[in-house]
Amino acid sequence: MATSRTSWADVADAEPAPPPPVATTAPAPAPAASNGPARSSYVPPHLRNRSSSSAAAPAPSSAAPPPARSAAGLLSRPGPVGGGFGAGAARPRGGPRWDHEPDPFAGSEPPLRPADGAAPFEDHQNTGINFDAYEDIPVETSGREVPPPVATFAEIDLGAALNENIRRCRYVRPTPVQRHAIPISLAGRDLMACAQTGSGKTAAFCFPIISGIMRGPPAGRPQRGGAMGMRTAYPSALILSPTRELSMQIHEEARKFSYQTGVRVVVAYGGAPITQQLRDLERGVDILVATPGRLVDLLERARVSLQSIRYLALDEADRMLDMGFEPQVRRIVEQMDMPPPGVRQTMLFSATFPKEIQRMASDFLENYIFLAVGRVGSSTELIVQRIEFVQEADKRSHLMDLLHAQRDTGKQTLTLVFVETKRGADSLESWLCMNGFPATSIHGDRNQQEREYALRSFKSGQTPILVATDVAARGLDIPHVAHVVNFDLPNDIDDYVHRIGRTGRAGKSGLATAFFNDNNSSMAKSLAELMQESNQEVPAWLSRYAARPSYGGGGGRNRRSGGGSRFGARDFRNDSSSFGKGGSRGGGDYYGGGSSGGYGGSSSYGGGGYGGAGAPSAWD
Ligand SMILES: Nc1ncnc2c1ncn2[C@@H]1O[C@H](COP(=O)(O)OP(=O)(O)OP(=O)(O)O)[C@@H](O)[C@H]1O
Repeated sequence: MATSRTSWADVADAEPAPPPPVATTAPAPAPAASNGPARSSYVPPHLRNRSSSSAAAPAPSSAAPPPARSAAGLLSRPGPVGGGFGAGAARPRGGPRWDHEPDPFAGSEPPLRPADGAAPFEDHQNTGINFDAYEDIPVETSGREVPPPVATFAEIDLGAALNENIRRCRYVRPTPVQRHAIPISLAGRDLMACAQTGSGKTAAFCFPIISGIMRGPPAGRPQRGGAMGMRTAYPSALILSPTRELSMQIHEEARKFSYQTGVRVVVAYGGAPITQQLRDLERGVDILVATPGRLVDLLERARVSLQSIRYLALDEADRMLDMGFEPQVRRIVEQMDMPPPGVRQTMLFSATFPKEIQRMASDFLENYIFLAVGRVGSSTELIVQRIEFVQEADKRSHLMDLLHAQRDTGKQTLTLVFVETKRGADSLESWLCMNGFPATSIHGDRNQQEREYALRSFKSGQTPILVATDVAARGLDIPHVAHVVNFDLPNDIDDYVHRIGRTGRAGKSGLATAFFNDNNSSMAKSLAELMQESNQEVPAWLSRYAARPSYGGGGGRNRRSGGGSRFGARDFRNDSSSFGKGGSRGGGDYYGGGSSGGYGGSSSYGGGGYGGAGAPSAWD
């Protein structure tokens, strides 16, 4: 094992642990007026960290000084920023609101509870990946006047409070996508960014948003409140994500990053009672993290207005613009009261960006920069991929063999098993439990409480096997997932990329095993190409499958893999021929190609018309 090699996460781990955050040592007292929703308590970010008579508030320790907001000229700002309510609602009050802010760093990582008899968990994933190898990662940017990347966080002026939180997160230096994306976003440019799973995209869009809200000019403040006297929240930033669990995760991350900055983050997602979310919104919101369905509900009830939005981020942007979500997302972005492209700043992030989705996404952007870190849609080399030929009838016993082998190592690790259907998930979960392997499951037929419980139980190691449908394929950052098993392969290579990306995150290594048989033959070519791209050993039998002309992919739900050199894909604006081949939308010289910029206005795409079956019904 090459112990001298490090990853960005390893570097972070090597740093001395930061002193405990303030609220851990000095728990904040409950706010004096805490009975009932604190309607009058919304304080805009620029006023929240004013020093005031801090008698009631514990003084921040020297390890966590109050943010130097005045240095950024924030105290001189004339009015409220972004979030809050319409006229007639609470007037801003001075005072250090963050004194009452629960510490998002406290106890956020549940301790892993090894199953009875198992050896304590070992972070075997952390095998030392060469951080310097990332220096060589291919990076492509296109667009006009691309701001240069940075090498360190110190080079970027994110503000003292945010820098302190970066330190608390133990991020020592920016990951490659952060190095490029943060300066681009701080320069106010729209961005379409594609970078590998687990490479730190969340921070890449959160940091500029938080920093911008902290120091930006006040957003226009609406003059009227919501309908029928209801209070309407006016967030400055909207982060949309496709699943409830991912929205919750982004919310948790964003709360850490914005701790004691005065920037307030609220989450809204389906399946959970709306009343609590309404109460949270009533307290004021600068950054709203939401799933599309619940957001539409809130917009229809006039409890949220998008007219003050200055930043729009779509995480898993290709999924958000895929057939399942596109109509809802278009409604939110184009048909409500959100400022248009050019007025708001828009950031789209994913690990995969099929060209037809890039084309649709360009409707949401103005003069944007395209950033690809690694090859578009490729998988990280940190994940060892194995493809095994297993007949349907043998899958369970084969899985059992893998799990026994894993158990024999005596190491406690987490295994994520992807299956095709919700019923399949339930049935495999029961079978595993009956055979002595504590397992739980997550899928769209489980209620939200069950889903959250399953995730907690998995993360804690109580049930170290999670059987999941694609609802868990994207974005979830679960520490210690050492093995992803594609018990049923997906029909779309991009879904495979996201699924296996639940392991091998933040510079750590991971293992992904897939069971392949004749039913998956349409995936053969794209799988072989992907493995080659990621420097994996491609089994000879898979290459033979891939070589058969009829197994070249491109049909049905595997549409994304059609059309030639997908893994070398780039900014679609630079590829005039990309829509003449593959994909069922075919034809059409929509974009004239050539250099970046200059693409023509709105798409004529009507939505929902391609790709056939497979709408992500289990999604939120
Ligand atoms: N600069 C950094 N240094 C160390 N760790 C980091 C840094 N930035 C992010 N991380 C960690 O890397 C992990 C992966 O980050 P994140 O979840 O944002 O990845 P992602 O690119 O969004 O992945 P996915 O494509 O699966 O959604 C997280 O645990 C995060 O805390």
